[in-house]
Amino acid sequence: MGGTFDPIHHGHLVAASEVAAEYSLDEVIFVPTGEPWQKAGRRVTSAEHRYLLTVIATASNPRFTVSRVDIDRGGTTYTIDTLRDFRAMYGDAELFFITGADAMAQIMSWKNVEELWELAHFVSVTRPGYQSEDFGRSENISLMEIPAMAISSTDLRARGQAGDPVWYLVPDGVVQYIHKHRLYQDDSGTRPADASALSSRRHTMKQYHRKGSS
Ligand SMILES: Nc1ncnc2c1ncn2[C@@H]1O[C@H](COP(=O)(O)OP(=O)(O)OP(=O)(O)O)[C@@H](O)[C@H]1O
Ligand SMILES: O=C(O)c1ccc[n+]([C@@H]2O[C@H](COP(=O)([O-])O)[C@@H](O)[C@H]2O)c1
Repeated sequence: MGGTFDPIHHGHLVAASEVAAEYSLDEVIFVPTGEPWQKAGRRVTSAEHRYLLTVIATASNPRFTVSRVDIDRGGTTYTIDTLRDFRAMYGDAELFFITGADAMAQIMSWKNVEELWELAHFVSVTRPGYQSEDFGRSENISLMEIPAMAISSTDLRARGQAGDPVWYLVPDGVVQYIHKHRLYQDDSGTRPADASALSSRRHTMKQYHRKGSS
């Protein structure tokens, strides 16, 4: 499962766990991106922090591991390179690539998309607010319904900036690591999606305070 994981949250973990159970996977490898080109225009937390957050979040599950391939390769991250590396490492093992419906909606814009289908089977899990599609490629893409987790890294970063809690949206160790390293407190370099998530949080809180005081 590839992701920017900035930060990793329970939506990612539930997706991985559900797909692992459905397909009887031996292992789920979380692969934090190096430089995610479709997230250009916003500041991304350092790869080392995102890698360690992912290690902490997955440590208690014996079937979950974390790979540094996309970080250590350097440069822009493309899934075609990730899958070629895994194909070389794992020989003829059956490879599955787990994505949420939002990432799958973009897949036709990914580098060398036609070659991707030869390297792995894609499993697209449902995500609240996004339509699931297989682009008529049901032999290459399976759609899977999972419990709805309306959690996003964008909202978690906005919570950090607003000083709101992230408890129970991410594993406890992730909360502690975020606090220890003071991540997501500063809004310089914020991308438009974060700014709108933050302003919508502030708006909701104002409404709530007004109701509470009446
Ligand atoms: N709540 C969720 N339910 C299902 N899939 C998810 C969920 N959150 C993320 N994913 C999937 O996990 C993968 C990695 O996602 P990513 O690290 O970009 O998290 P994100 O929450 O979408 O981040 P951001 O809000 O910064 O865009 C993607 O394939 C994405 O679709
Ligand atoms: O290969 C590409 O061109 C490509 C473009 C955008 C995203 N991806 C991959 O999709 C996964 C989820 O990405 P993101 O940006 O939603 O965290 C991650 O593994 C990315 O490397 C891949």
